[in-house]
Amino acid sequence: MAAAQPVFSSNYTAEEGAKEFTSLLKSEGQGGRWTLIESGKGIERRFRFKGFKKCWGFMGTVAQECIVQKHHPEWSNVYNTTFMRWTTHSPPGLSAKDVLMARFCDEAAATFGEVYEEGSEEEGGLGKDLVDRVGVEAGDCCVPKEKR
Ligand SMILES: C[C@H](O)[C@H](O)[C@H]1CNC2=NC(N)=NC(=O)C2=N1
Repeated sequence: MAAAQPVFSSNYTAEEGAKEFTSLLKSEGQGGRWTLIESGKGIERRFRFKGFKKCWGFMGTVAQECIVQKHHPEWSNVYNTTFMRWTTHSPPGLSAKDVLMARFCDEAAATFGEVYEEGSEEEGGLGKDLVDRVGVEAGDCCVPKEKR
């Protein structure tokens, strides 16, 4: 079950969040395609394309913007599908960058010919499993590096 309430990063106010972020959510019935994760601290969705080439093209475009924004997704890829989660690790919660990147992804996906089926994202499938695992097993991102 998704959380009832979003949890915003301490550098992002609930008022800003309500305005810019609510329209991203599928649950709002305004054409948004993202789902709030259980903790309320992130949003996730699946993107599907005609084949690997389109999917990887999309991921490359997103990666370039990540470098610009200094903000990374938790994501996985299997063939024509990427499962993506936006959350801010530090300070934890949903931030303006998550909202900005989620919108960027929605728009970029359209230019790569996203194949979207209404109601097909109820279960995240393998992609979600993989993201859940890297989230837990990686964990060295966004942690200030110790000087050696
Ligand atoms: C120093 C650098 O800006 C930080 O480590 C950034 C990088 N990208 C990030 N990405 C995400 N998703 N969360 C963060 O807290 C974060 N922190």
